[in-house]
Amino acid sequence: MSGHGAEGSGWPASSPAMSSITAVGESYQKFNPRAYLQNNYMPPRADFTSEDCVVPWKLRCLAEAFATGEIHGHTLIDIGSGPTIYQLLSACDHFEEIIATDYLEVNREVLRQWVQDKMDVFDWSPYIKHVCKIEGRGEQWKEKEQKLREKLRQILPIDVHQPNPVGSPLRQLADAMVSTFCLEAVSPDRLSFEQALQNITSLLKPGGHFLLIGALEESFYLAGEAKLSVVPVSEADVKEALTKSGYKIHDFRSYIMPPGLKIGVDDVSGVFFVHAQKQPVV
Ligand SMILES: Nc1ncnc2c1ncn2[C@@H]1O[C@@H](CSCCNC[C@@H]2Cc3ccc([N+](=O)[O-])cc3CN2)[C@@H](O)[C@H]1O
Repeated sequence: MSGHGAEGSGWPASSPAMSSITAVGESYQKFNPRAYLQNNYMPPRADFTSEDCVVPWKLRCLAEAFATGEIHGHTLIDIGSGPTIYQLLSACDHFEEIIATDYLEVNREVLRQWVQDKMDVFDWSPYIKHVCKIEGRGEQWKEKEQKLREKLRQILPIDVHQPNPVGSPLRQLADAMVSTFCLEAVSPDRLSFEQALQNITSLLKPGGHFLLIGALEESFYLAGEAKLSVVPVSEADVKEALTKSGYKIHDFRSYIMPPGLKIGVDDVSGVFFVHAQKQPVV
């Protein structure tokens, strides 16, 4: 399931909104996971010698959110996982099952290869070692790696522009949800960003916690031959969208991209991190 079929999307088949969502889907056909990983998850953006670097900042936000002990349960779902697993490293101690999702089969296959410990996969060990260090529990990195591989039990197709993003309602709503750099990168405009957030919120149980990381004021990014459009969002835009989708915001942090990390692979101004909670409908 990866089409942007008009069926069920809530948009009229021939509407401008539907045609621009379809165009986004077509633009992703050239997405190159290896190039994307090289651009964003290798030095200089992945420099573990400095807490001021963007990747350690993201890992610390996630580790501190889970260290509160507030975020736990049976199932966590990751929306638009892409070819990355770093966003799940601090989560894996707090859930029985983790579901990863992505729109592209190439990304789902990259994740499967990692879970199966195949050869020639991206080396996440610097990330796992760093997370074990900042969590400060003396966990061996190979243990955390194995634990995540055991818990990452489903890798599903997803389309956040569909009311049922994973095709059919989950057997049980997720206890928590994570999403990193997805919604703004797959939405042609603010309205579809807000609608996509509304759609994925249907996968989260009332009272469930949501950790959202994304790009601030980004308009494009590169992934090999693909140049993908991004809807520029501000802190206020993100807060407004979350409030409209019925979330209470517990924590909102922003990272300003330093000049040395503006390396031409995108025009991102900064990164936001949000810890929000879906409010029960009264
Ligand atoms: N309709 C859809 N539904 C769900 N997922 C979909 C859909 N279409 C595409 N996808 C899926 O969503 C995509 C997720 S990757 C999106 C990349 N976002 C931009 C990029 C990320 C990034 C990373 C790190 C840093 N940094 O400073 O550290 C900065 C930046 C800023 N640039 C991709 O996996 C695609 O396959």
